[in-house]
Amino acid sequence: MNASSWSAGRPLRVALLGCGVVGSEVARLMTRDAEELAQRVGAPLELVGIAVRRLGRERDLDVPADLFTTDAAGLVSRGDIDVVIEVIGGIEPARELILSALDNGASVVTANKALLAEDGATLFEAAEKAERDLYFEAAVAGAIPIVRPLRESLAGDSVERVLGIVNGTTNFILDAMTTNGTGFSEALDEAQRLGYAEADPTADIEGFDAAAKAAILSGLAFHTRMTLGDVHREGITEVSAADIRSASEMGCVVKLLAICEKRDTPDGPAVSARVHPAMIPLSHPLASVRGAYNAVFVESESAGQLMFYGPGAGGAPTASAVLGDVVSVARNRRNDVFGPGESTHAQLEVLDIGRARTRYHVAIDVDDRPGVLAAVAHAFAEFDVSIRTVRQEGSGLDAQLVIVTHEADDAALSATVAALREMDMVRDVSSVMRVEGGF
Ligand SMILES: NC(=O)C1=CN([C@@H]2O[C@H](COP(=O)(O)OP(=O)(O)OC[C@H]3O[C@@H](n4cnc5c(N)ncnc54)[C@H](O)[C@@H]3O)[C@@H](O)[C@H]2O)C=CC1
Ligand SMILES: N[C@@H](CC=O)C(=O)O
Ligand code: NA
Repeated sequence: MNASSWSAGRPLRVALLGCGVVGSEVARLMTRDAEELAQRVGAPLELVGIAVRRLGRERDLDVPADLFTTDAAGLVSRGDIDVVIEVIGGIEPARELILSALDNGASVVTANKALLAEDGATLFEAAEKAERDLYFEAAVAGAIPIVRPLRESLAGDSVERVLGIVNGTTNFILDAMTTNGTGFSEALDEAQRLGYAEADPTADIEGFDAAAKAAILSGLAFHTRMTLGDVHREGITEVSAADIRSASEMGCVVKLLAICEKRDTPDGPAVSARVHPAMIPLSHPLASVRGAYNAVFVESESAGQLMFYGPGAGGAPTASAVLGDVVSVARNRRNDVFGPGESTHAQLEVLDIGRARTRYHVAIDVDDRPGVLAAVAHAFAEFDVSIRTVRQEGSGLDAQLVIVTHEADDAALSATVAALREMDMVRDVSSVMRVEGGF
């Protein structure tokens, strides 16, 4: 190592909050790669404290035992910390700790999408007031560089659409169900064991995690503040083996998608964000995203189509994104500058799900007798939903009509399904799933 290249820089003091799946990898890599990171920053990064919930737990880390503390609030308010890394997760105490860190002059790196989607505005305002950085590459799609490209590389372009698989746990589960016929709970257990799932995996399987990421992506892409509440959310708990089979019969696969779009409306441009399971054709690049991998498509006016692909979850991949941010904010501290803040100048109207337009796959359990198909088709026509294909599965008491529509408004499709459920000859509308990706 050529020590002279950084010896002029004073060490930058780093505090780590949380030492779980991600935090322990961050601590391990910071320790192992200390000299290399010092070269890249131009000054050594000195890990001065690690806040944990419990002391005395066996940790396979080569760091001095006296770095560990249960006093996270005391650590961030010391006043001599340059960079705070928050990988505790959740809303509190993470929010208070980040605000205190900024207030005490530290820049912050966080992987906490739940907090950013709930109350990013407060954090960004605090960072701006403190003239410090708030970086969060790990918060969306793990290791994949997507926050920086949207925040910086595409800052001169106009993003029209962001479509992606942004949750590793649910992709892992759906992939296992599709390829090996693995049961839902078994696949979830494995995703938890591998460190992909959130502390409470409900956040993954009910789509909250992906919706938080969709809110962050929409904010970055459309320069409009979006929160979790602005994103329509459906998880994967209702996806059945029958849905997966039905998708396969159509040459499709089921994925949990995040779709953030800019739309022209009579009142001007508006945006919408939604997260839900969808069938996509096997020929679509997202269909081949396996396991806990993520992929994000970005469509922008001048650049055209861009695709970002890589590991979306797990300790080491997420630590890669965290450390990339640590190096960036540490360089900024050394040069006494700070990077981009929140960009919300466009403040576009946020459309609700009723105004989203896509295609639908609807499975209807019906009586197997003459006139049923005509009556069902009539219900679709009544709400201006055009049918693209229809097939009958089974017969007698097992008869099912499987209908795929052309593009329709979500509100019109919902009204159709409500009407179908009222019909005598319809025993159940057993599945409604959107079909995306140019089918
Ligand atoms: N695991 C993954 O693949 C990814 C995780 N993330 C995010 O990274 C963050 C951390 O995730 P994981 O490491 O997976 O979670 P984790 O549950 O493994 O680790 C969190 C750690 O924080 C500790 N903790 C909780 N409250 C604390 C407090 N008051 N003071 C000190 N420590 C406290 C817990 O004991 C735990 O060890 C979350 O925001 C998560 O959403 C982001 C991308 C990927
Ligand atoms: N639980 C998340 C972790 C990364 O954000 C996921 O499964 O993607
Ligand atoms: Na990322």
